[in-house]
Amino acid sequence: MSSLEEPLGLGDLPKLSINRLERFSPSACRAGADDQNTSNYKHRNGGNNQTFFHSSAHSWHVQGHYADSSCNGLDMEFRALPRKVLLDLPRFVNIVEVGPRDGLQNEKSTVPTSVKIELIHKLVASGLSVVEATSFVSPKWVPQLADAKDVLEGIRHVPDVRFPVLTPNLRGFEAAVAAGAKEVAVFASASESFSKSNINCTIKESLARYRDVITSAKKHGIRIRGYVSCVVGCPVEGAIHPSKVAYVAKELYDMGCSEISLGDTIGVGTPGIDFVALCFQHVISWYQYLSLPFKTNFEASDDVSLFLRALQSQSINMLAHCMCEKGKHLLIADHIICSFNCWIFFFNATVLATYVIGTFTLLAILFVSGKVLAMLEAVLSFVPVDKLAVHFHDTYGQALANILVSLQMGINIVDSSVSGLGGCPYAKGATGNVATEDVVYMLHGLGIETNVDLNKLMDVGDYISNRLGRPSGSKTTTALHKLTT
Ligand SMILES: CC(C)(COP(=O)([O-])OP(=O)([O-])OC[C@H]1O[C@@H](n2cnc3c(N)ncnc32)[C@H](O)[C@@H]1OP(=O)([O-])[O-])[C@@H](O)C(=O)NCCC(=O)NCCSC(=O)C[C@@](C)(O)CC(=O)[O-]
Repeated sequence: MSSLEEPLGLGDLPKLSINRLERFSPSACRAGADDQNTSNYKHRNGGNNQTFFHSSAHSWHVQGHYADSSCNGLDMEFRALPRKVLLDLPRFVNIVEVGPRDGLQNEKSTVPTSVKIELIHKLVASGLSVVEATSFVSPKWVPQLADAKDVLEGIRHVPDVRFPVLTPNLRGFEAAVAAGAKEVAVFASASESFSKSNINCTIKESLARYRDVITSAKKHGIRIRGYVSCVVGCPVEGAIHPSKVAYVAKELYDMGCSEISLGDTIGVGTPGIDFVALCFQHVISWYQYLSLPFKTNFEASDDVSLFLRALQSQSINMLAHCMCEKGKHLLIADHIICSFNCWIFFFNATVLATYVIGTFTLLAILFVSGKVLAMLEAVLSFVPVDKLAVHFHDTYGQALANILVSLQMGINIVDSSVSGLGGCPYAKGATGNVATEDVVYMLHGLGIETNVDLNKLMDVGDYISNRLGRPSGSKTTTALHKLTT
């Protein structure tokens, strides 16, 4: 691994994970345990993979952990692995469950108030301590949440749980306070177009409205969460520049929001790559390439294969990090170049020029396209990391990867929705939030605590999915149900 990759720890993730997981896979460890006649692994596993998966452990990492004591000599290395590969992750992540609000707001048929209340009670019973309950918005705009007051009434006596509610203006705020809300959330956007379609005003106007709400909330001693929507992309405007997100986040934070949640409303974000680090990687490979003929003890096969490997690993990194349509032809060009005979490649100035120009074009595309890391870096210049939350929709299946890089950046508040329910009615094409079950599975797998009981949470997912008449949107639930039925 090049030292230039280390700050982000992204370059080596796939390689290391695959090698180590093979080495520490349950079967490998089980075989080791059997060889030594130790019953540790089997004992904890109960000799039953299904029980093991479903009730005792939630991921490969946890399985490896169970196998610690039976895999001689490897345990130390394995225990150090997550830190080594995944850098400093938080020990605890606070999950903000948004299912009852974000999850249900887009449902076409009316969900009975009693079901919403039951859903919230069940979510709390699974260990979630922050559940976004509803919205005090115009019922003309979001008819599904017209029963906001009744929902709050139904959860009024639940102790020690935060129930933020969305308020788009002073009117909504006053209604929420009258209904007993102790925490509210205001929601601005980094995209002008989305602001207009979602709350019918410009970003500037929305910030002025929220200033009034926040001033009033402070007087009442009410905690305020601030959302910024479209933090990487907008359904109308496309990629959103990180500086726009940073501006809105800063405004909300300076006004007095205690927490800023960054919403990838349409789920287009990818973790992104560090532009500078990638440039350095390329400069180094060009240097290696150009220095080949000047070496005195030139070992053709070794150096050529080293050079090809360097190029290939860059291509794989690029493929993994930028599968955007625009970049595809450049990636393909990269691969063709890699597979060329190195000597022909070396003397072919045209090919070299293509590679150089192609690389720069690709980097330019990457630089301007919306990426989560760049956006987080911009926001972190203005808002402290412990005041930030991330809110990913999973339209392109990128949410967990985005959450992981957010954790690596030091964020430890994650929004998610049970069963992957959700989507904003004013963000066309956007699917649900990342499923809370999948987030919990990943976090527990990384050894991060959440205080959430995954089994109970999956039952809640089943409850609401049954009521809505469709299967759960959680991959974890789907997989574990297949194992147990
Ligand atoms: C902001 C408005 C109200 C402006 O809507 P408007 O039409 O511009 O405002 P208006 O002042 O002309 O009001 C229209 C009607 O709504 C009433 N009204 C006005 N305010 C309220 C209120 N608070 N509660 C109840 N009623 C209200 C008002 O009294 C009037 O009633 P009428 O006189 O016609 O009978 C409207 O656009 C609205 O309610 N928008 C909410 C849209 C929404 O909830 N979107 C989804 C949430 S955002 C989201 O999901 C993204 C997020 C947070 O999850 C993060 C992410 O994923 O990115």
